Amino acid sequence: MSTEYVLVTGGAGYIGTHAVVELLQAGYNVVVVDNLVNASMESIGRVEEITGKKVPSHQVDLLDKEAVKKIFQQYKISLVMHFAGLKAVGESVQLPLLYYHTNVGGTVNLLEVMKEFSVKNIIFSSSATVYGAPQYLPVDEKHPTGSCTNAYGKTKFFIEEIIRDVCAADKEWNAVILRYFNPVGAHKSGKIGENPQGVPNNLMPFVAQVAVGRRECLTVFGSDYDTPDGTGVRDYIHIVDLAQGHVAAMKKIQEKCGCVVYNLGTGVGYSVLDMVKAFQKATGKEIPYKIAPRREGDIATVYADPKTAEQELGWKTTRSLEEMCEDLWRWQSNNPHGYAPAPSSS
Ligand SMILES: NC(=O)c1ccc[n+]([C@@H]2O[C@H](COP(=O)([O-])OP(=O)(O)OC[C@H]3O[C@@H](n4cnc5c(N)ncnc54)[C@H](O)[C@@H]3O)[C@@H](O)[C@H]2O)c1
Ligand SMILES: CC(=O)N[C@H]1[C@@H](OP(=O)(O)OP(=O)(O)OC[C@H]2O[C@@H](n3ccc(=O)[nH]c3=O)[C@H](O)[C@@H]2O)O[C@H](CO)[C@H](O)[C@@H]1O
Repeated sequence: MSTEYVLVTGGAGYIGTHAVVELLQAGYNVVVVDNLVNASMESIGRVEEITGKKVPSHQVDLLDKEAVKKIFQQYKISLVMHFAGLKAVGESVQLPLLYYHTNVGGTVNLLEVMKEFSVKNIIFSSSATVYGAPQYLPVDEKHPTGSCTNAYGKTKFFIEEIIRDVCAADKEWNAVILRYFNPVGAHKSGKIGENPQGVPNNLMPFVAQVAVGRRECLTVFGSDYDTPDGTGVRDYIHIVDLAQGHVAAMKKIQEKCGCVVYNLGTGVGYSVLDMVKAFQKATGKEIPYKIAPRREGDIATVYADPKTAEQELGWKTTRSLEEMCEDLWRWQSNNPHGYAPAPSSS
């Protein structure tokens, strides 16, 4: 019988690379497609260094349906792990059509090709952003969804609905929708990690760039929230724990689970200042910060109820806040400019 592959879309990106490492180490064969809009194939080279395995990778845009079909013709694919998409919240407010076209359009293309090739198993990267402002805490999977205020969040909600409809129409489909909380940190090797283009939008990549000297000072968005220290509280999850959640989801899908949804989080919330202190302690680096007004669209507090994933996937997080900070710092200090060489000073 010919070799079966897991197709990983967006596999050259932050979460994708970490998931590919865990999949390879769990014995799966992987093929990566990525259009490299927010990544470079250098990251796949690093994955190969870590695992000692070759990863067939193709520069393919999900919007190019013929190119996607060619991948399904070339490889015997049993399941798709779908990470590819755009994820910048602010940009999505400015350019909603780009986000709907890429995220929703790209996913519809992918699902159509999957259907054509009778590949009916998908694991999808959703986000806690689908819950909007929480009505209760911790947030479980039954919490209402869809009230998100930005186009990025809505694409996640719409894609979830599309996948649900596809599964309802044909019972042979299985889908695991994973709602990520706030992934941070990097692989222990320090070879792969988050590599934001331009000014980081998210907290911890910004903190790491201050520590490495690329930025002067962190701006803390709001100190007047109804939280213990007034700054926003989130559920930060180590990227390797998150990646391992995907291996657990693979096992679930092999049980022919239909369409199921899981939160991937720790269940614990930390404030912005907790994170700054933890990073300083873990790395010995001073992080200068200034308090600024709230960022538009932000909420005070959100953290997961991760019980369902524990009960049904047999998965839970094991890595501490300290490890998140140490591993992030190892990646950032070994690779101050991410995968890119240092810019020349001329
Ligand atoms: N990082 C987070 O905090 C977070 C939280 C919740 C959900 N997610 C979701 O997880 C997934 C992965 O996120 P990430 O942090 O690794 O982001 P990332 O940008 O590092 O990875 C996404 C990858 O998709 C590729 N891509 C984008 N559009 C594509 C297209 N049309 N065709 C093919 N490839 C395309 C990019 O080049 C990139 O490598 C995304 O769907 C994201 O929305 C991320
Ligand atoms: C509004 C927004 O962007 N939401 C996205 C952002 O959520 P989050 O806002 O949860 O993540 P984040 O890392 O952007 O911010 C975490 C916390 O740090 C604060 N903060 C952040 C950056 C900074 O320079 N200074 C600062 O104080 C921020 O106000 C919040 O309280 O990322 C998530 C994934 O990780 C999801 O993709 C969310 O959709």
